[in-house]
Amino acid sequence: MKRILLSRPMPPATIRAAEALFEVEIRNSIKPMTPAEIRSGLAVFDGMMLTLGDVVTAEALQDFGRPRCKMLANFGVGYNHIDTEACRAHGVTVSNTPGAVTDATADVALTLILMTCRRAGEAERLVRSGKWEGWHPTQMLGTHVSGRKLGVIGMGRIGQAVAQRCHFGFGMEVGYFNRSAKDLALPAQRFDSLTDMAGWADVLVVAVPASDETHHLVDAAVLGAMQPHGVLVNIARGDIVEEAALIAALQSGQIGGVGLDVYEFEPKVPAALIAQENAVLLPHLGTAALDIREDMGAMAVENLRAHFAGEAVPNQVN
Ligand SMILES: NC(=O)C1=CN([C@@H]2O[C@H](COP(=O)(O)OP(=O)(O)OC[C@H]3O[C@@H](n4cnc5c(N)ncnc54)[C@H](O)[C@@H]3O)[C@@H](O)[C@H]2O)C=CC1
Ligand SMILES: O=C(O)C(=O)CO
Repeated sequence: MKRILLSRPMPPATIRAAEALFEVEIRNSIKPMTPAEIRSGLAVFDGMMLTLGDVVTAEALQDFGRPRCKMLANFGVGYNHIDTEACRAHGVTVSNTPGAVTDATADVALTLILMTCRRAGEAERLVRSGKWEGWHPTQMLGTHVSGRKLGVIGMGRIGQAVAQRCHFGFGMEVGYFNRSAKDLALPAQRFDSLTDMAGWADVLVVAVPASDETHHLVDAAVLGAMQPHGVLVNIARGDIVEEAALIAALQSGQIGGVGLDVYEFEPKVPAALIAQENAVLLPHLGTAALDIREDMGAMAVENLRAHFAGEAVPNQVN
């Protein structure tokens, strides 16, 4: 039987599915694996189910020609924590869990759009503080969402699911910035320039994968192009947005607000961001629903099974 590590406690259904096929060890920690744990895992397991934060670098692999570990099944769609090229060079297959995460993450993007535009976080804090003085015509006026303009950065699975919700549900006009043109199920304007789209949109949603190319893609220039009521939402990865520039843009009133599910130095959230009333801050909740996590686990186990059965791995990424 192949020996598999699950890098975190997983939903019971995922554990059962893995245990039906493999000799399974479950790492009893909710923290990411350390570099030393990754190195020893590569040496002693045949495969590992990793997740975000479990960083696999070329350096971790350099001591091995071919490590014992031949398969890294990522629990999640984003695999920017794994050097997939280095894995390929060392004979390690990497897979992810696309699709299972799409709707849940798009739902959280909508939560952030609505909460940020309509100041729901700030309003909830007001009620809980006991200082609410009652309705009046100019109380806590936000940005009306219906009929506004949505700019999507990264029009892939999640970007399209966000666009569909916004267009068909809220009558929003859609623009997108993507490295290639997309054949879409809704009318949408493609922008070649991200700053042009930032100036056009009322709501800008980041849904592009993290990579060397997208690191700090949303920088001071993009934030500077946004309208003063413009809202930025990031459900992708924290380092796509230059957090220091974002804080400066919020502090100076350059943008209207921000809704974040992810952070540049996650799980660290800067005090300056927490101090901003117009920042809605969620703890990477995108896929946090049991059935979604079970679907992700089922995909990850199936990727492992296929690999060790000598079949094509359904969601191989390298
Ligand atoms: N907050 C959360 O819990 C979650 C976050 N995510 C993040 O969302 C990301 C997107 O997921 P999917 O939509 O499934 O990915 P996807 O691969 O379907 O879509 C990504 C899109 O970005 C485009 N793109 C890639 N690099 C680009 C670049 N340099 N410039 C412009 N466009 C570029 C691609 O052409 C594609 O259309 C994941 O990589 C992950 O980091 C995913 C799931 C949950
Ligand atoms: O799937 C991902 O990439 C996540 O961020 C968590 O589900």
